[in-house]
Amino acid sequence: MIELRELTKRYGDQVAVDGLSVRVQPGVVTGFLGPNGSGKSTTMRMILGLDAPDHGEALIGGVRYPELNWPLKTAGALLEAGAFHPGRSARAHLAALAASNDIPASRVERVLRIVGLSDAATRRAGTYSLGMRQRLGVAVALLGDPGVLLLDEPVNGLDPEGIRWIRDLLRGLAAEGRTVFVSSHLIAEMALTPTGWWSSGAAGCWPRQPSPNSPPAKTAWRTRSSGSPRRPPTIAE
Ligand SMILES: Nc1ncnc2c1ncn2[C@@H]1O[C@H](COP(=O)(O)OP(=O)(O)OP(=O)(O)O)[C@@H](O)[C@H]1O
Repeated sequence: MIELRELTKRYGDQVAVDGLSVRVQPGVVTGFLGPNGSGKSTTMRMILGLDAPDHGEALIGGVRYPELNWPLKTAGALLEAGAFHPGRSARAHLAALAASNDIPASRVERVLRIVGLSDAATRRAGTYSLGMRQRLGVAVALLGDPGVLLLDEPVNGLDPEGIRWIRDLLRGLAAEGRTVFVSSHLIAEMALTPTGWWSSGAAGCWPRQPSPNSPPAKTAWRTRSSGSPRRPPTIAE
């Protein structure tokens, strides 16, 4: 489970994330919806210890990410496609990560198969299309077989078949009991991918039992100071 408590981030005078509190439960795909610039990536980065909150905290299984013993085995993340050495093949990139994170080498071939890159595994990542780089990013996230997955805009760059693939993959990972937290600025995508829905409350947000017939409800979470012209992100599960 991911737990955010009063998570707040300011850049100068600008409040990017404002008192965000939520529990992201395992077993369902939880969508994090909001327009560009509403604080989704900042929230993800704070969960992963890449940005320090000005107030509040983000916990993964009760522990802050920087304090995890083997982070890749606990929480896998896709933040930005293309963050790979362009001269290195997908297989070499994954093998290096596996070796430095106490992950069995057998996981490399396994995740290459899962993301559909086995046939392109020896090609340099710099020659990959955006969709292929996105798949390699997903492979990195899955490498440690983590119980928690965070994916920032995972459908970016994917073609229609790729989008169907990632929807099925995320649902499958959640069905295995993992916590799957996915951001998007696309309302339609969030309506199709998440496996359940959230009920809302002023002081907290708790998932009801997922119902396949229920429409996704969106619960507003403040991630900006009042007066901002932009809408805050919403959470749909
Ligand atoms: N390092 C930074 N320095 C200054 N401002 C920042 C920084 N990172 C983010 N911001 C600002 O914080 C706000 C939230 O940005 P963020 O990238 O988290 O939004 P987002 O919802 O992920 O947007 P997008 O959908 O475009 O990725 C934006 O106004 C952005 O300009």
